[in-house]
Amino acid sequence: MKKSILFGAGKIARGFLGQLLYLSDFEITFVDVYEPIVSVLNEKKTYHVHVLGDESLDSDVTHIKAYLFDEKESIYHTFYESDIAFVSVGGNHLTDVAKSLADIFNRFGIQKKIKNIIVCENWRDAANTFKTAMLKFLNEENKNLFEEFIGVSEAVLMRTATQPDEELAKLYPQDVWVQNFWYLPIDGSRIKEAIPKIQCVELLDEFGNFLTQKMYTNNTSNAVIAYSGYLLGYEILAEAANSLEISALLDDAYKEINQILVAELGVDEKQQMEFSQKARAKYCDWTIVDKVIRHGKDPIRKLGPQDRLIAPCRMALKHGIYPKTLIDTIAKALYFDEPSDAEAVKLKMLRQQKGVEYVLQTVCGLDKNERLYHEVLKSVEQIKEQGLVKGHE
Ligand SMILES: NC(=O)C1=CN([C@@H]2O[C@H](COP(=O)(O)OP(=O)(O)OC[C@H]3O[C@@H](n4cnc5c(N)ncnc54)[C@H](O)[C@@H]3O)[C@@H](O)[C@H]2O)C=CC1
Ligand SMILES: O=P(O)(O)OC[C@H]1O[C@](O)(CO)[C@@H](O)[C@@H]1O
Repeated sequence: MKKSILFGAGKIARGFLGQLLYLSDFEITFVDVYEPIVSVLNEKKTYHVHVLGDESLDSDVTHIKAYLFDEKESIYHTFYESDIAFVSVGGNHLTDVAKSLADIFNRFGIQKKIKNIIVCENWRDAANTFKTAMLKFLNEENKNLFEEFIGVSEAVLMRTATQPDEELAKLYPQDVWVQNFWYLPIDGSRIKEAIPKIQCVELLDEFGNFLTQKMYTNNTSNAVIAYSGYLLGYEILAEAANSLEISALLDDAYKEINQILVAELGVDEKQQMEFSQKARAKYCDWTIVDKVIRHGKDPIRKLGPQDRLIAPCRMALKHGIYPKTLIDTIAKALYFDEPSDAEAVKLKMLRQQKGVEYVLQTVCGLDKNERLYHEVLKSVEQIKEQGLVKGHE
């Protein structure tokens, strides 16, 4: 059997990467910082991937084990026994993983053997972010060895792995419920030598801006549904996406997104339109039962300057496009105050204690003198007048 190591044992790591690797005859070692998932995977030695809408495609993933990140020596040996490595921890944790892995390399050394690490995040420039952080934490000798022997590439993730309801999560904490979607494109130009064959993986040499296009199409429109859906009181994402109010918003949002990406990335207009239609179909798909709050969670990351809202709005204004729906979505995201999400609670505290202006400057990285800053403030006033944020202020 071939071997793989996955940094992160979350929904995408288990529910997408893990399933593809299992089906391609790999042993899988997960590395995580969350003790309960590491324990349950080691205890059960298997988990079930439930494919929503077609259980004939489910898998019982076996040949697995898991380590906590402080089991450094075991992780080091597993890394060098593995034919491929993946990272999927959330883009805002990439630097932590890089630091922990660099510590391991600084202690045990980088071997003169080619290895590839595939970064799997909704994070703009994910591979570069991870590689830059690795180089920052490695000692001088290892920096050169890392550059020469370790490839860092990125993938575009278009399968959803849902948040199960509390009862299921308690009964089967190791299992994952996923969208029936089977394609994992990876930037081939960043791979050193070659990677082993994995089902549904395609190495694209002309990867270009694919991750940016995906983020600012799928995740941007996903934010429109999530943040409007939250304030309108929807619980399930497909319910929100198919509602009359949000359907109308999506008509406008996709127009804005398509114009922005054609202007900024130079992508083909027809290809972009079809790409955005697929994104919309996915979020409207009733078989994917997933919570609005999961899609809205982590609003501080999602309101960041490079993420799904601020960056495309800045691009729009630069190209003379007025992205009304996306600007309104920024305003709505500021009021995502879901109590079960620690980041949403933190955002609310910041907003209440320091004000919206402060959040726009520090979380969104907006300058007081730029137009977007003022347009968002106007939109905040409008959504207040519409009564949308009542109970969330
Ligand atoms: N769930 C989904 O439908 C999709 C998720 N994505 C992206 O995939 C990435 C992973 O998302 P999910 O699997 O949903 O998240 P998740 O929250 O289910 O899993 C993340 C895992 O990373 C672990 N982790 C955090 N910091 C770590 C560290 N320093 N070292 C090791 N492990 C660490 C967490 O303990 C957790 O188990 C994110 O970037 C997300 O945006 C992309 C497409 C779809
Ligand atoms: O937490 P994030 O970055 O929104 O990532 C998860 C989302 O990515 C998506 O795949 C968007 O394409 C959603 O289906 C999913 O909820």
